[in-house]
Amino acid sequence: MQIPKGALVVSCQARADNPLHGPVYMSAMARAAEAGGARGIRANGADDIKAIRAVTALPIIGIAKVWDDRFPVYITPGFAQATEIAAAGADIVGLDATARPRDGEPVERLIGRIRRELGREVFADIATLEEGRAAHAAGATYIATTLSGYTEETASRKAEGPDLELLSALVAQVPAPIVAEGRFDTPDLVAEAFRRGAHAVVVGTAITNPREITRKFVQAAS
Ligand SMILES: CC(=O)N[C@H](C=O)[C@@H](O)[C@H](O)[C@H](O)COP(=O)(O)O
Repeated sequence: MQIPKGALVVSCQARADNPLHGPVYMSAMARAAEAGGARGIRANGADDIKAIRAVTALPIIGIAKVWDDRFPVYITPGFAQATEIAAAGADIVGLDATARPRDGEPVERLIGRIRRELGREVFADIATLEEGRAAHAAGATYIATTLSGYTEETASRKAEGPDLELLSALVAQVPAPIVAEGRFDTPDLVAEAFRRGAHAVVVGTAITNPREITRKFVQAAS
């Protein structure tokens, strides 16, 4: 199943230290997002994906975050994680497609295997134009700005809001559906992403993380 053009996709993720961690909360979050008009869901881990698959027919971008002190890549680092999330019901496999060091096979090979062996489309989280080009050439269907600001090379971007320049550069130079993701935290920024040619926009924290939303308001209150 494809992510429709013009879709708002809602990322429903909560780590173990978040009071909303777990499939019960994340599937409720996905239902709320769908009721509000989301046309896709991004979710982390087989348990959450299974629970979300049970309550919605929307396309699910599944990821599996696994941290390993030896390597910076943690979003679906290998084929084993991709297999788990595909089996849990993800239509599309999201993964880190940055050029950073990783355990196991190179990302180009991983993308090919996910397409051939799992029959799933790939959603490539990247941080630079070059990485976007490489992921497209390797067979990823969707190219997303997710990791701009979160790699050493792009760290300075983090404080500057979403990477609209990267979005525009990808739209101009990579012939693929380009997805805006990462710090698109207001409706105006979502509209701007579509004006710049985004195929879809993924919003996480600003919709599904009440702890961070509360912190923002509290800061304003002090
Ligand atoms: C860097 C990283 O690990 N990003 C993650 C990817 O799955 C999520 O933590 C983000 O919430 C998601 O990308 C949506 O972005 P935002 O929450 O800024 O709307």
